Amino acid sequence: MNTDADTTSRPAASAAAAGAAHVEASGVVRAFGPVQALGPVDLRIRAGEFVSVVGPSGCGKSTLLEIIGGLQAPDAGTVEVGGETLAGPRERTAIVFQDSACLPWRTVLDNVAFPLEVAKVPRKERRARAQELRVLPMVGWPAVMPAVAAGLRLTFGFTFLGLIIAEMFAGSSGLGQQLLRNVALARMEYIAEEIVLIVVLALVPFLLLTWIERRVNDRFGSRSAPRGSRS
Ligand SMILES: Nc1ncnc2c1ncn2[C@@H]1O[C@H](COP(=O)(O)OP(=O)(O)OP(=O)(O)O)[C@@H](O)[C@H]1O
Repeated sequence: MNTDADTTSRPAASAAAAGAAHVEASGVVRAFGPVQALGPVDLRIRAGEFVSVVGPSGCGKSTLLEIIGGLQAPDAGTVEVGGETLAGPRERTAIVFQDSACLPWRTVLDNVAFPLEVAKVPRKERRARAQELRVLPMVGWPAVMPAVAAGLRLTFGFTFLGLIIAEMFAGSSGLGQQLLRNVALARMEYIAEEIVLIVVLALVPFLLLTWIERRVNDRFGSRSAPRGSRS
């Protein structure tokens, strides 16, 4: 897979674009029995980039996400994040799964600040940092409200200052798309250039296209290809 194709740089990311790769996958392969789920994949993502991985159902998007997130190991190849070879989950990597992972009894603000709570950051500081993100107007609302919960998972990882991987359905609602756009904007304005945001989509909703700096559009694997073969 050549990731240099289909690249559109945004001004806010141009400084980071000159930097070294923050995420580097080399020859990554994953198979489940006879099913080659992924690869071989080579992928370089610089700090500050917003990369979308697009492909049909079953092409290996989730597998790639979990390998970069350290949740599963590749059968072959290596992944480096921040210059270190990945050997498992990292503290500074946030994964936003397709299914909602918010705590509905908490407010939006307390959900967004939750990763900082896990990291034992004092309450006052974590609320201040979460508030700074300004990604949702309804920070004081309870997350149990469906319209809030729909977008909250997108912001959930944004108090991690590292690598963020978000997995979304193609048919995400207008609200979901709008929130992702806002989140992307907040990221551009606020978050350190170390941040890498990878969004995994089955399709790219039209609204998102202007916010994708680089689109990696490929078929990674195939259901019945021999183990280790290139698709
Ligand atoms: N734990 C597993 N055991 C067996 N096969 C698996 C496992 N995980 C994934 N696969 C298979 O590997 C292939 C890639 O799966 P993956 O979930 O990465 O695809 P995807 O592109 O994320 O699909 P979707 O868009 O439908 O979520 C599929 O054929 C899937 O059935």
